[in-house]
Amino acid sequence: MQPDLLDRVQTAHALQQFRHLSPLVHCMTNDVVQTFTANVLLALGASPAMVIERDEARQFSAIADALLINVGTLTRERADAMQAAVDSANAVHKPWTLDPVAVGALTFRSEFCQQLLARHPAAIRANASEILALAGMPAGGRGVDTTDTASTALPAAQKLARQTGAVVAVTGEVDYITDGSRTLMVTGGHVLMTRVVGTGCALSAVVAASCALPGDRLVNVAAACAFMAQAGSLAVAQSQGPGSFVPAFLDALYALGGEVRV
Ligand SMILES: Nc1ncnc2c1ncn2[C@@H]1O[C@H](COP(=O)(O)OP(=O)(O)O)[C@@H](O)[C@H]1O
Ligand SMILES: Cc1ncsc1CCOP(=O)(O)O
Ligand SMILES: [Mg+2]
Repeated sequence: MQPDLLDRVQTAHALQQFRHLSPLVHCMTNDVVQTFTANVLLALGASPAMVIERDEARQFSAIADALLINVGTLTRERADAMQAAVDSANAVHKPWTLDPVAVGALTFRSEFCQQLLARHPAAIRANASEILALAGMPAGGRGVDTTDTASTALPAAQKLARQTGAVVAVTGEVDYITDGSRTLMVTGGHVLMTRVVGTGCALSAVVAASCALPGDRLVNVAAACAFMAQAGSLAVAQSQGPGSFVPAFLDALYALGGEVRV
């Protein structure tokens, strides 16, 4: 079946809810993207907190509205802390999201991500090569980057969604968001977004936050993808390259929806 395009009314409604509820997001993410991730969440009106020590992570994931697990710079110690945080979030029914950075090529993170899949993620957000690898299908990938297209990985995303119960977002030139039976599509963005580190990781944090919103999780996760794509398109028009893209992107996220805010 052809994926449906997420419509503007749904995106605008999700943005309003996002800003109104301002989800508190517990981010356990990689060393490369900490500040950018926090700034993206703040620009959209959410509240990030990076809590990584195991006992604190266990405590905080039960308090926060949503949890992000990103394995970009995984260590054994971090894996233990992440597992404790996931179990604690699950115990109080708080949603958690997986970003399986560079899964497939590297054994430790691949085994860890496979273990996590059994722990009921609310959402999974990744590029095409990562989704293919996570689903156990032949995958490319070059470090943290994809060598596959999102449309190629859509069947893998649908399989993963059915297997885990998560909403799965596979991103790229077009983003596909699926719960295994329904699939939405988000267009927009720009290839320059792949020339700035952390756009995918930050999107996963926004997806995590969107899982704390009421309503249809498939639509809310697709809306998170749409926020990033819309802001990406606007920022590219205002910038000359990767360096000027980052501040323009944060400004565009902040201004999304056309409201004048302070
Ligand atoms: N070729 C492209 N054209 C437009 N947007 C893109 C393109 N590639 C990636 N994006 C956007 O960049 C963001 C990061 O996605 P992606 O590059 O797939 O993740 P990752 O950084 O984890 O590999 C998403 O918002 C996605 O829609
Ligand atoms: C470069 C790098 N190395 C380990 S994690 C990371 C960041 C990846 O960010 P993204 O997946 O958003 O491109
Ligand atoms: Mg990534």
